[in-house]
Amino acid sequence: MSTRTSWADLAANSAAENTVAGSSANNGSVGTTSAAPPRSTYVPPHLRNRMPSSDPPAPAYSGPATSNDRPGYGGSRWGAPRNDYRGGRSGGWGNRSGGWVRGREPEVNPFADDDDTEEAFTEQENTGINFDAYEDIPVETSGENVPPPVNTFAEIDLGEALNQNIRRCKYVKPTPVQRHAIPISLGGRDLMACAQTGSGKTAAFCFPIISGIMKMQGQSAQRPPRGARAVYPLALILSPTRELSMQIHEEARKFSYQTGVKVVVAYGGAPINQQLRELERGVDIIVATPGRLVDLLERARVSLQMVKYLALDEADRMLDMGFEPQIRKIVEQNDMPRPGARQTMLFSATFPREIQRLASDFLYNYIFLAVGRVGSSTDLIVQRVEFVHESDKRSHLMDLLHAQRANGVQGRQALTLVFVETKKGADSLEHWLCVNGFPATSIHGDRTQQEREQALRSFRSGNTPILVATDVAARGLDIPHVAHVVNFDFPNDIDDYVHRIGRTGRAGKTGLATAFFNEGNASLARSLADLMQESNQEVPAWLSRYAARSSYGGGRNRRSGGGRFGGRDFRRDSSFSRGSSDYYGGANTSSGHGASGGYGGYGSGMTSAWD
Ligand SMILES: Nc1ncnc2c1ncn2[C@@H]1O[C@H](COP(=O)(O)OP(=O)(O)OP(=O)(O)O)[C@@H](O)[C@H]1O
Repeated sequence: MSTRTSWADLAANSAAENTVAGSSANNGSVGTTSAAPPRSTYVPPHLRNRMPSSDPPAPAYSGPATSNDRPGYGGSRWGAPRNDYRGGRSGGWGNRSGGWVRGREPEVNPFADDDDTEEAFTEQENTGINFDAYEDIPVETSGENVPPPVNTFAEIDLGEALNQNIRRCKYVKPTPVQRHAIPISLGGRDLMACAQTGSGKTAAFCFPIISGIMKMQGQSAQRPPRGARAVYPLALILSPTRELSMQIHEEARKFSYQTGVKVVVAYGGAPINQQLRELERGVDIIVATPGRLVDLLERARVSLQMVKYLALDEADRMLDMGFEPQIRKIVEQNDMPRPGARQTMLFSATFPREIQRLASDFLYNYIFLAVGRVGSSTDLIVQRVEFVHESDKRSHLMDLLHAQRANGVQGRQALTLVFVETKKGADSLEHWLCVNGFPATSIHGDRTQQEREQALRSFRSGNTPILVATDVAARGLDIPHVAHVVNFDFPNDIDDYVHRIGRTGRAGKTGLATAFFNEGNASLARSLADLMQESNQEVPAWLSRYAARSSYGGGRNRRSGGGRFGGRDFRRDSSFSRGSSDYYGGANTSSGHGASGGYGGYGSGMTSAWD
């Protein structure tokens, strides 16, 4: 048995695959310059198989550490070296780390692999980001004293190190959700934000957290108990799947590069000891799946006592029946500061009303932000629905894939993501595709974590351009070159459909989504037809006929309400009768860019730029 963990494996294989992907794109470039460190050197898991940063060291490294001149991860927000508050445990790390002197660890450059990955795809797609596509999206905010949006990153005081990383990410200007959400969070307000898939929500919650922690650096603050075994993160980001947590961690590492803010990830299916070791090396932001975090809390290895920021990504999923008890345990039954004493941010592309109601338990005097209609899909995705009987689905899929090949899309590594309902169904479709000459892999809950990660890597790199997936891959995953999402089995909830198709058409790029629909899905006909109409898609006549016959199903009716742009913040429902202004202080609506009109008076009344 290999003792290699999923993280080490990830690093090792991504290097190998970049090479393959690079050559398969015929650009002749080798995808990595990484080399394994000598065996005798202890290297934390996420640093393995990588060389220390080739960037010039941050100024903070160049001088002696003081509370205001923080080295990489060695300084501390408490104005003293971290060793101070980690008591007896910390002494061992200097020895343990071999050549990596504590407090002077070279920080791995998380941007190092970016260009290699892109090179594999440059011939196929290099359209750049077209955020103009989002400019006229209606934006609605409600709540008291809503801070005004910004138009540029330069207008926001995020700190130079973070600004530098934003430039490294090639983010030229903020997306609409970022323009609104970042000032709200920097203003210290709780936030429930709903914005379309692929519109940059991750950065919208990461930037204020990182910036806030940077500002805390060097400030004196409450110290954790001396000799405590637990670690005391300042921020907690929860997400529903392991792969999404890994992805958020990767993103957050980029955003926090050379800021002195350390991000650690903890998720199930991977060895906990390795994650514990990583946590012990210092953590400011912990990104976690709920199950693994509960485990860490029960072992008293993580304390949430110092948490200043709590972010729930895919918040509606985190608060639905499956996850809610765990989330309540983490947030309400541990030592996390209460709403008001911490800052809470909830983000998703969908937010059913009853989940909004539930979520309000976690929030204090919050602002509700909706970019686009709650639960709508982006116009960037061309949606097609085809009536296909169960027995014809495979041959129909084959036709689609052949057509793609004939158009040259497949040959140029465009990626196709095929969603099915069951794990068995995923295995069998994967097998059938492979047998029929279409390289496919699969991701679902019955596969080991290593297999799941391997499947994603292989898909991402273009080595296996078809991924058959259950809903485990439906939310949040940002795989840049997915050109086509096929709903082979239609989901049971229209919100799941929104998230699934949202794996394409991201960051201003266009995408295609094809759904197979038959009598078995009739209860969702109306929801689907409405959704398609809202996103300016052509609704086939047969679907309209189904829709006319059916009532709302699968969640659509939970979301819609009021006029076209109204009734999205559940606090505005007439049925919500707390009748007090501390719940709802007013609403603003504006277009994505022409926001000034709506924000002249902070949070008073309601204006509309469209009606
Ligand atoms: N300001 C920006 N400029 C350019 N690209 C951006 C910007 N903000 C985010 N992106 C890119 O857009 C893509 C989508 O972002 P992200 O994954 O955060 O979307 P999301 O809204 O969280 O989607 P989902 O609802 O599917 O989780 C990412 O590749 C990200 O790097």
